[in-house]
Amino acid sequence: MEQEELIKRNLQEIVTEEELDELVATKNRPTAYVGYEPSGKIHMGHVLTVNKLIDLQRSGFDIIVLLADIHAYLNQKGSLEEVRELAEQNKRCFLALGLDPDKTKFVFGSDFQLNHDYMLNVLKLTQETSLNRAKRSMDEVGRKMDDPKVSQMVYPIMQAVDIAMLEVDVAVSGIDQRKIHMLAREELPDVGYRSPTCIHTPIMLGLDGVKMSSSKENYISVDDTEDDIKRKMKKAYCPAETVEDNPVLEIFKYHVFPRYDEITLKRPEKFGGNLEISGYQELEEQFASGEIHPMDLKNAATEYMNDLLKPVRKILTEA
Ligand SMILES: Nc1ncnc2c1ncn2[C@@H]1O[C@H](COP(=O)(O)OP(=O)(O)OP(=O)(O)O)[C@@H](O)[C@H]1O
Ligand SMILES: N[C@@H](Cc1ccc(O)cc1)C(=O)O
Repeated sequence: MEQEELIKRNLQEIVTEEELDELVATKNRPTAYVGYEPSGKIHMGHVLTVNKLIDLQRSGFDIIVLLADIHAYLNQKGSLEEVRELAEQNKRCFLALGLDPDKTKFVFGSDFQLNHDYMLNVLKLTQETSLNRAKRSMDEVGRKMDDPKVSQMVYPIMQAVDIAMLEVDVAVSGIDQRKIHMLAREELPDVGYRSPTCIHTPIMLGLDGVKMSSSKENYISVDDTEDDIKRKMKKAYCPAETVEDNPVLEIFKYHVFPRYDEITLKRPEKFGGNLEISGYQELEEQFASGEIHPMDLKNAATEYMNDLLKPVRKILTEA
């Protein structure tokens, strides 16, 4: 696959595409980053951004993964000790998913966010940012936002300062981080830093048809067993002939086809026999026309998810 196609596949938005094209054309090894609040479960929604980091790594980018322990703490996700322990486990998952350990820099937020220059930049940005804007930027990110804490207003400002202090060219995330990124793009130049280019992945649906989330029990986690996946997939929302908001089709789009050029959808002879499918578009068309039954789609999703997660589980149990 061509470099440009690899960089731009499976994205919801690039802000801006011209900036990205120029960066790739002019800079030898640009830097891209994703920050993650440490989480009890790394699920296939999180993996969308990991997949994008792998695409960028293969296209010559240097990659930073920020284990955002202080951010999780500020967002009411647990004590600093609890989130740090989760961050260590998450790092192992990210590596097991295929990031190159020699070319990926893992950084803990608490390693640099408490130093003098960093804090001064945070304070400078608090001067530039209205309370209203800080609050709005947290709409899709903050916990318990009906009663937000001051810490959750500092949160987006620190996320912007991360981009400056880590000297990131491209900030990658799910589209839910958009408002924080727009704040960073507009306000960093006011305190003497560059505007980052931003790459946003879509938000993946959970198996019930709404956003996949660790707090909703609607996810496939990277350490789920074969039986877990089989059980969860059986119950998945997958209406016949319906393409829109179909989480099982999304599994093929975002996780299976980026890794397999062609798949075999197994079916008993009496239901038409096996189907060879080369590419997501073909799968979608055949499902929409009724040629593929939801049960057969789910069985294939179970098989390919297991195949895909087998090496990840192996690494996680060996470590
Ligand atoms: N379903 C999803 N699809 C794509 N990206 C996601 C999804 N869920 C989370 N992300 C991305 O992963 C990062 C961490 O998000 P976040 O901590 O909100 O995960 P979460 O599973 O929704 O957690 P929780 O629901 O427990 O708060 C963000 O960059 C976000 O864009
Ligand atoms: N806001 C991100 C976490 C994050 C924190 C700091 C950053 O610099 C980047 C991302 C989330 O919702 O999980």
